[in-house]
Amino acid sequence: MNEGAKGREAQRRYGPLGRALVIIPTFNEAENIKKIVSRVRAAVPDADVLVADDNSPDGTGKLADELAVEDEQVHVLHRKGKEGLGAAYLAGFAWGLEHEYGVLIEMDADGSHQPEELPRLLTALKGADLVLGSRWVPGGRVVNWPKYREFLSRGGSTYSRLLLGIAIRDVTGGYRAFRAETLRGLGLSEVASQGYCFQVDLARRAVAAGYHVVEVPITFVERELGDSKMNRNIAVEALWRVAGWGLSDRANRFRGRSTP
Ligand SMILES: Nc1nc2c(ncn2[C@@H]2O[C@H](COP(=O)(O)OP(=O)(O)O[C@H]3O[C@H](CO)[C@@H](O)[C@H](O)[C@@H]3O)[C@@H](O)[C@H]2O)c(=O)[nH]1
Repeated sequence: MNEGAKGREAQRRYGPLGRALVIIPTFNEAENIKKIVSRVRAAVPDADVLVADDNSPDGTGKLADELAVEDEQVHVLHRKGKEGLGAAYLAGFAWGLEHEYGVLIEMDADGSHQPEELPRLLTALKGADLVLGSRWVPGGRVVNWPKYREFLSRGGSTYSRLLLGIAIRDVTGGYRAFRAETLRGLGLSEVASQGYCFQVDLARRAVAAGYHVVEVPITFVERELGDSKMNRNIAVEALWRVAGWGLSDRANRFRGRSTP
């Protein structure tokens, strides 16, 4: 089949946005990986799944390989070691763009993001360039999250919003749907953020590039199994990187240059 025919066939089968890929980064998620992949496959049967595993010592990568053997719509990207959430997503995006997916989705492995909400995100993407699952817009909520995490997350979003001057309520969230063209326009080769501030970096780049960003309310449920990888280094990286972006974005705007 030539490229044009392939494109038409994909449109017929998957709709105008094309085939979707749900990227799930993992580090030590052995207790969660099988359940989340089967929930995603049930919620959006046409979508493929890519597990981007950082050589988890608990064998998550091996479990993901077992899933990929059973189901040809599940793929695994084995990375050599723990390099942070940002690096895992960048590798996943590169894989997805290379394999010509029309929509790329970010989702945590631990069940915090409800796969059953995916159809809503995909519907919203028909009228947007980037859809952010949002805990902090009306209708969004968190369940069983310790008060200090909610405080940190809300504080991180407010800090980022004020410093960067962007009108997004949940800037740090990690449940997102991108059109492939949007990702291509974000200058991913220049992204250096490793931890969770990677999410802030992509949001600010999308706003600066003039993309239509829409927040859709989601219910974020605290994980029942395994541990969060949030730590002091991730929080400190977010503090200094966001402050630096705030300064450089403002300086660029002052000089009349596009940012970032
Ligand atoms: N491959 C890889 N995956 C990672 C790494 N660090 C974390 N992950 C994976 O990234 C997902 C999120 O990590 P958690 O540690 O569970 O995050 P959280 O504390 O619940 O995170 C919250 O904050 C993040 C930053 O804002 C959000 O991205 C996330 O949606 C959620 O709101 C999980 O699937 C986890 O295995 C890493 O270094 N490498």
